[in-house]
Amino acid sequence: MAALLEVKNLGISFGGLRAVDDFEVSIKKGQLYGLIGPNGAGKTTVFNLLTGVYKPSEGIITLDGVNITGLKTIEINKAGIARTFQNIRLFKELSVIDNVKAGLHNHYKYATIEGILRLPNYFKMEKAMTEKAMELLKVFELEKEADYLAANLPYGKQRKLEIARALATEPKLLLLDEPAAGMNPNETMELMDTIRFVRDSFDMTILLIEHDMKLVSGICEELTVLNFGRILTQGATGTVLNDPQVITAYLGE
Ligand SMILES: Nc1ncnc2c1ncn2[C@@H]1O[C@H](COP(=O)(O)OP(=O)(O)OP(=O)(O)O)[C@@H](O)[C@H]1O
Repeated sequence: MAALLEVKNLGISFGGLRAVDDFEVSIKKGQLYGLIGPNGAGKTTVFNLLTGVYKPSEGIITLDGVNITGLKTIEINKAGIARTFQNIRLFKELSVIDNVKAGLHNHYKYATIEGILRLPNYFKMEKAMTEKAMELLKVFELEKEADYLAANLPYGKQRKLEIARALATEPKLLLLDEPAAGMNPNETMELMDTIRFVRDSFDMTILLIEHDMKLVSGICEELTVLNFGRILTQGATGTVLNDPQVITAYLGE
């Protein structure tokens, strides 16, 4: 089966620094894939390249057979990649449900003039979006908090809401940047269940960056290890985590 995400020879420099060099990965549909490596190895830069925040100096990114290299972030999102951030980036002053509805705007369209004049199509779309957003909130057990301000949710729930908003854009590939950052062990365990659940019930393909090795070994099927911007090794999780090179790279932090 062709890979959902196929990356070849991806690279970028910042001034003299080669932040990512000759990066490649092949991720199959439905896979739970991990990108790991010591601090500053280039993991977030890979996400920024995949999502069009940075334009690659070289390389090709193919999503579901479509070359998305060099497209803008919004175009890449429409092509099917959504992400969450290392430091949660919600619309904190909006309600929980409005955060999810913001994600839905990719697929529900009414003309601005219909919105201004409150024409029937506007109400129809708004109703459909509210229903869809509530469905997603139920999946993440956030429906009771639909009208809360996002800023007032506890940390673990903010993470869930960020994932719900990303899923609202109906991606083919979901990128999670350190989803367990700042979580206590119980929240991390719950997050692992949530990620597995998202993969299974949305038939989602997930690429995640994570430092928490319990999470990585618990849910990732394959891994790529980055070190100083280059691939140190990649393959099945068990094999990679027992690779002496990987252990040395982490101990050398
Ligand atoms: N916009 C930028 N301008 C200059 N240097 C950058 C930029 N973005 C990242 N870098 C550098 O690229 C390197 C890789 O950074 P990156 O944030 O991708 O690492 P990381 O593996 O995600 O690290 P961490 O685990 O600490 O989040 C670092 O040396 C960083 O300082």
